[in-house]
Amino acid sequence: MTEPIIRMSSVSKHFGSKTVLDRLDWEVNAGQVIGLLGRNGAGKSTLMECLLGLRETDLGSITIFGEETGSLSEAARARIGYVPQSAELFEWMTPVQMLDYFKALYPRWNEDKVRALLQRWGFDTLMRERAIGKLSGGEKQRLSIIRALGHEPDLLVLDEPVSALDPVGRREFLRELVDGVIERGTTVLFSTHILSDLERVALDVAFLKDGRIALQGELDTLLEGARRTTGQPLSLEDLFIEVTQ
Ligand SMILES: Nc1ncnc2c1ncn2[C@@H]1O[C@H](COP(=O)(O)OP(=O)(O)OP(=O)(O)O)[C@@H](O)[C@H]1O
Repeated sequence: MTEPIIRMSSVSKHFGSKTVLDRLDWEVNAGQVIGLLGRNGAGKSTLMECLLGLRETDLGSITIFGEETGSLSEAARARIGYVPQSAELFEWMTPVQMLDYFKALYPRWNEDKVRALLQRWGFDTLMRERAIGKLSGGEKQRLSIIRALGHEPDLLVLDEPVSALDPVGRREFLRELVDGVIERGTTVLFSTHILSDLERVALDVAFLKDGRIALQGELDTLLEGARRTTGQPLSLEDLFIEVTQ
């Protein structure tokens, strides 16, 4: 069997007396595209930050590409793309300057793809030369996604990547995810509260509840299983309420 891309074993994380991750075990295999779901405050961002070594865990072990997350090699880091919930971009730079900066950091940078995405996602000449601090929330989020896609990561971690995007932007992002990313065999983990988007891409979903992965599986299979149990067709929203309440 091939090694999972992500392996989390008995991972715990507390903030003061609050337990956010509670001996969580999780494996994600190469090429899986997983929507991470959970109520507000369930710990999705915390899980992603711990996974990427941006936050220390209290207990447990985490590996990405078989390497301990706390001591990832440069080569492994270069294979990971991350879009945080609030884009921490270089506000004083222009989009072009920021992308040039990241281009220099990564051995694998697809300039053609970056240019095509800038074009497609509305970054005209004026916007490319405006300070990032002056872009709207949705424009910053688009730029953050372009930056993460630019170096063609093998693992893409996206924390609510579409929360600031309008419906057209969300659809374009999903199209890019399906056409450009999933086809390359990229492993994708993304959190979202917009269930209709997940239903459109029809991939795996994982529910985080009480600090653990309470349920995971292929979306259609989970819905079919729920239908058989209840005798009623269920939507993802119904399943979400059932699993996370
Ligand atoms: N730095 C911190 N200090 C103290 N508590 C924190 C900190 N960061 C997060 N928390 C708490 O940990 C819990 C999990 O937060 P987290 O942001 O991971 O949840 P989430 O599932 O991403 O939520 P949402 O869907 O609202 O974005 C919350 O109760 C939050 O208040």
